[in-house]
Amino acid sequence: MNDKTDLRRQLRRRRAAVPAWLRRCAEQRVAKRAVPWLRRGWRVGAYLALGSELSLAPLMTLARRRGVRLFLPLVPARGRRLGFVAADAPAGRWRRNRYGIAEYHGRQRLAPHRLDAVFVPLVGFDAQGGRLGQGGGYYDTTFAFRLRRRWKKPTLIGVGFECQRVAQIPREAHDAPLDAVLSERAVYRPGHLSRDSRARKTAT
Ligand SMILES: Nc1nc2c(c(=O)[nH]1)N(C=O)[C@@H](CNc1ccc(C(=O)N[C@@H](CCC(=O)O)C(=O)O)cc1)CN2
Ligand SMILES: Nc1ncnc2c1ncn2[C@@H]1O[C@H](COP(=O)(O)OP(=O)(O)OP(=O)(O)O)[C@@H](O)[C@H]1O
Repeated sequence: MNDKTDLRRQLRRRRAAVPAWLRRCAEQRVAKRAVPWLRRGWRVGAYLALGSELSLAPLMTLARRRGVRLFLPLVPARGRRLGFVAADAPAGRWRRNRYGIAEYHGRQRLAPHRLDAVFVPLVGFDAQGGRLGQGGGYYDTTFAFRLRRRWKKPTLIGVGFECQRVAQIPREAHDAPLDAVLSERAVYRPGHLSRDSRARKTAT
């Protein structure tokens, strides 16, 4: 636990130090790398970036263009199970949650197991699908059913900067492993890690 707290602090510091040009570049590259999961008619979970998190704004724009239905998380009043609400349904209201993240309170809610894919924010990751989050346990709790069932949906895709990667995130039994992680440098696919050739292109 203490391991995780120290690591979290260190990785947050690294993430906060990512310069603006690299942020913009990473956001664009991550959007391009997300294309295999941005399929017409798919229900896809995203998030609104908090602080120095990698922004999904370009990814969300691309997703809408491709006919994806986007959903945003809602922090529950009690417990740790996130709700998901359609981001583009009309007549909702924007409110800030207790962490200062804008939330869309719309009518069209969806149970987490009905999503096809979810882009997950992170503080740290490893190439084996290990994830370190903010420490609230929300994503682990919400997608805990994935540990118990054969059913592999939704696909959980971590999103972060390359500087968030470490050799090994300390594993705990409740951690919901990621199916893929996208960074500005590569697509990590635990089991069959594939670095694409574009990874070596210089940043623009
Ligand atoms: N953008 C975003 N949305 C998200 C999450 C997230 O990590 N990022 N969550 C993932 O679970 C849920 C909200 N959970 C959270 C849990 C803890 C903290 C938190 O402790 N924040 C610190 C400051 C973090 C920082 O400076 O980077 C704090 O409030 O002191 C934030 C969100 C759902 N929505
Ligand atoms: N499936 C679960 N059911 C109940 N509690 C859980 C579950 N998963 C995690 N927790 C609790 O949540 C707390 C934080 O867990 P952890 O440090 O793994 O969070 P995290 O993945 O970093 O955070 P987040 O998902 O919010 O970004 C721990 O106290 C843990 O016991």
